[in-house]
Amino acid sequence: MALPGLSLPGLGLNSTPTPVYSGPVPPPSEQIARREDLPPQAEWRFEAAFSQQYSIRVLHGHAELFGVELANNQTYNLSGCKGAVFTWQGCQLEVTGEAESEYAAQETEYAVEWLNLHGMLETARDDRPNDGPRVLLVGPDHTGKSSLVRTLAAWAVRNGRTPTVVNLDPREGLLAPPSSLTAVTVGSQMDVENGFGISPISGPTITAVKTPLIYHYPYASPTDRPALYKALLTRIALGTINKLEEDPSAKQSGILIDTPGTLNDPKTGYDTLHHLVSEFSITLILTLGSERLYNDLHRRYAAGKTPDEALPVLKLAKPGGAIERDAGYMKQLRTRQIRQYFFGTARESLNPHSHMLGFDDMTVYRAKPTSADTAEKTSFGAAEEDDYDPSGNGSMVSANAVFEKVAPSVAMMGSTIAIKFCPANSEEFTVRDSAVMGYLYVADVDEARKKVRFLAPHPQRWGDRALVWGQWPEAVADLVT
Ligand SMILES: Nc1ncnc2c1ncn2[C@@H]1O[C@H](COP(=O)(O)OP(=O)(O)OP(=O)(O)O)[C@@H](O)[C@H]1O
Repeated sequence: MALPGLSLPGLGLNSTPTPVYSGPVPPPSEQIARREDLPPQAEWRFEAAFSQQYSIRVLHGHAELFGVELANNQTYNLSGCKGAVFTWQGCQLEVTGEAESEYAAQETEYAVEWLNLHGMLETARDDRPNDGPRVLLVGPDHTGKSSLVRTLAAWAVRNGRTPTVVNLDPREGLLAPPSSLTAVTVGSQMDVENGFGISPISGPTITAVKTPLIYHYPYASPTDRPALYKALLTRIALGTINKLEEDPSAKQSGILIDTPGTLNDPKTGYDTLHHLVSEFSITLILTLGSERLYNDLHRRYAAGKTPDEALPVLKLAKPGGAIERDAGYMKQLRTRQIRQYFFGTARESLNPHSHMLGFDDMTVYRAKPTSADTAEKTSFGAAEEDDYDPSGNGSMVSANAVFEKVAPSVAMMGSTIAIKFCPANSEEFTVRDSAVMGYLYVADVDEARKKVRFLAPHPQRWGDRALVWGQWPEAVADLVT
């Protein structure tokens, strides 16, 4: 099967399939299945741990999880998930397993607000078929931005649309490991258990998903390397908008952009936010959970402007169920995402391949750490800003280079490595700006024999490409057992 994002020329001959490891299996629950009756417009909120089995089945009525309708009598495994099964007309659920927290909630006004928003976007799609809505979601962490994007995308797909979802939060990957900035046109309904899917080769359905456009931002926060982040925003905006030009239905369906909470900070985030609005030619801004952000953006983009000039800014409340995810949970989530990118899930396993390469057969660029660079930390982007070159023509030689060529070493073990769509010995700005072909996992480094064993989702070799070893996400030690 062709591998979107990794369909590379040049066959690797010493590639061997690696045994599938699908992660720790939650112990079977001794708890008896119980029934929960939900009245109309109520939701079953739950926080299920990674180590516990937790499943939900709809026995009667209709229910959905982040906009995706749950099939009746099908058991959905929701271990390691925090969310809410919502019902418009009422339903009966069968819940099995233990959750850290679970309850029926009836304060769900947010759902009506979201549905109205969906109706508004549908009207905009019908009114301007050649220019679908380009929606930017901003707000502090844990205010429901990703949930809203997922829900709006799912509802749009239910209406036969093909929205393009853009994830600009490097802490959470979309069809790729964390550190990815992804744009993907969603052509089929999402998966209840895995949302948009787990990797480009696995879709929510058997039908292949459309090829995502992936860029690599190898740091946790946009404020770590604002200039690099902005350069990548320019690339992903250009790439997405160009792609939509070739696909009228996707263009009409529009773009939904999820952003990290750090952009909500006036000192360190607004500059990037304005850059984002301009690069994507945003037509609607949605703020979640922050009055201040709403007022700041409304003042800048809407207040006192003529209807033609104004960019509408809407304020949405944070859903009552949206909760903070602590550092430990987020780390487990990242580990699971990385594992699933290579090995798939219990339902849909992937068969990664092992590639042994000599040190001389690869060119590795290391993203430099930022912590020592106090100037950059204290003034947003000041130290780097001069290097920002959206044209990408390389006319500026970087004094504050983000990447440096390094020799492979044991320090790489357990890291994910981005394969860039550029030749191994490219200029730094080319390495920076190139999209990602796919990711590798460093399974082993033998410094004595000068060999690295990579795990890749595909048997083909990637040829003469630059490999980027990021500062983010952290290494995962036990992916291969
Ligand atoms: N109505 C709800 N009921 C229960 N849980 C919810 C609800 N809405 C969202 N959540 C959960 O709350 C958590 C935070 O929500 P979400 O990820 O959508 O916020 P976010 O603003 O995108 O956060 P971040 O910026 O940190 O990515 C998630 O685990 C999500 O599944």
